[in-house]
Amino acid sequence: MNRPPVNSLNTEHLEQLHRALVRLENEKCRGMILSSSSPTVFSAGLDIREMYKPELEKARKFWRTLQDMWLKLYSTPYPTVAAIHGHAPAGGCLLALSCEYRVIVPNVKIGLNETQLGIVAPQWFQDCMRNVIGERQAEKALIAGHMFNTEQALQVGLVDEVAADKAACIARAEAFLASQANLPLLARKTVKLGFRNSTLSRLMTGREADTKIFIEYIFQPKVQKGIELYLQSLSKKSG
Ligand SMILES: CCCCC/C=C\CCC/C=C/CC(=O)SCCNC(=O)CCNC(=O)[C@H](O)C(C)(C)COP(=O)(O)OP(=O)(O)OC[C@H]1O[C@@H](n2cnc3c(N)ncnc32)[C@H](O)[C@@H]1OP(=O)(O)O
Repeated sequence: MNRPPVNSLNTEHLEQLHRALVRLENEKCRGMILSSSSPTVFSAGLDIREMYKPELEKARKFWRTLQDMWLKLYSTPYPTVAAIHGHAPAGGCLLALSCEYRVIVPNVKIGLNETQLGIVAPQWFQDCMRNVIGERQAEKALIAGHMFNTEQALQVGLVDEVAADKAACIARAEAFLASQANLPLLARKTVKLGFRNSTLSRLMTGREADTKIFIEYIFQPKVQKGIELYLQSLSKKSG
């Protein structure tokens, strides 16, 4: 990902990610490392500006593009690793959770923090967390909007490994891909999809309902007010 300053996910960036995933699949890619050009941020999650006073059709397109990108990422036939050498809140955490393996560096925060922002992580975000860390830990983390530090993320199983820095993180991600290289492709892909199928189907069969929930939620005046205040707090921080 290379969308400075924080790889926030707007419609255009989501389309780029989706196109890249389609191309990798068409080219029979043998593995992907999802990484960031930023030295300190993996991805800041959804671009909050896409949810602030949007036009209805633009907001619908944004959400559908996110769904398209995620459905592709979660179901890739090739192995995927997230090299998390920077913070990964909310949608950034979703990207990492959607890969098959996660390597993180020290001093990083990762989690589905939506509750803390006064918004709600959609069901499929929650499913991804549950599938990685289990029901009990996911429920606790989601209710609190907890951001895990590196040590906590390793302890709870949100990530698989800690590496010292970006170079080591990429090296460990490559080692994971190498460990998968000799597995028969069809068997590997079939098992992966078997595990992920119910999560994928839940969104695929309820896409329109999911979009409606998003639209109705973000167009509420009190949610818009919350987004406005959050945007102000973010830009004050950097100002
Ligand atoms: C009943 C059922 C209801 C269902 C509801 C359905 C849907 C609701 C939607 C729910 C889904 C939400 C998922 C999300 O992903 S929401 C996004 C959450 N993301 C965050 O909270 C992250 C916010 N950012 C940060 O914490 C930090 O920026 C950082 C990532 C830790 C990086 O810190 P730092 O390096 O210090 O950078 P700055 O903070 O100074 O930021 C630089 C610059 O970037 C702007 N920015 C940061 N994050 C975002 C963002 N997510 N979107 C847009 N812009 C962002 C920030 O404002 C600065 O901009 P300026 O330099 O112009 O001030």
